[in-house]
Amino acid sequence: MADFPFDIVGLDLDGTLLETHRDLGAAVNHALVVGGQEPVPLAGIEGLIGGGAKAMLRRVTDSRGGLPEDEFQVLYKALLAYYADHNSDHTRPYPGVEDTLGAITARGARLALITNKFESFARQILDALGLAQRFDVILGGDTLGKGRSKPAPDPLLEARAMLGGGSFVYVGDSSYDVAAARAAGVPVVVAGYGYCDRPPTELGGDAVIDSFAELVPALERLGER
Ligand SMILES: O=C(O)COP(=O)(O)O
Ligand SMILES: [Mg+2]
Repeated sequence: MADFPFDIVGLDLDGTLLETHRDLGAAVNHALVVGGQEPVPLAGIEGLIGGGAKAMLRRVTDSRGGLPEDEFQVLYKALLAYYADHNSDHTRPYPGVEDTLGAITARGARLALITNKFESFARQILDALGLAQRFDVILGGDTLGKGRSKPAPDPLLEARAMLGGGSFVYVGDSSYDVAAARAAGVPVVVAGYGYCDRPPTELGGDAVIDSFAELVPALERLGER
């Protein structure tokens, strides 16, 4: 077995491993309709993803003048209730995900899934897609508690510690991911095909991939630095 340059590969979920915007968009729009508001066009959904469902909804309501907190909470609860039942309707892995995850673990590295989604939703979706078993650790935005989700470095550092330490690289698609990796002091690969909130080359990662299938060669190049 050839040497792999990293002991642990940390992976973001939405926009990195999975195309989730249709189900997230449906959940946000369900909540907006419950609140008597206009839905967001599907094309506008992608740029809202990355900070978790609450941040997503907040960005929409704030852009429309904001809502009193109690009203916001009603919408947020409606979003969560809808998403609990519809988080895997149209959610799919990007091309190359299953083979690439298999190739990484075959070479002896371990996989940590680190998302800003609730851990329960991440597990539910990964189970539905038959991917949950691939990961040695799954951490959601709520796993470590308030203030300890990306862009904080905590989930990356915690995942590395849970796996006994070692060289760690992170892969994600948004500024939350790059900031978390920088704060954790680990290299980061940008999934340029994902829900990047800035042009991928401007996110400040160490490399950009245009397809998940490019990940292994990108990690090999990073490892040579
Ligand atoms: O649900 C979100 O907005 C973010 O999820 P991610 O951290 O997996 O990209
Ligand atoms: Mg993401």
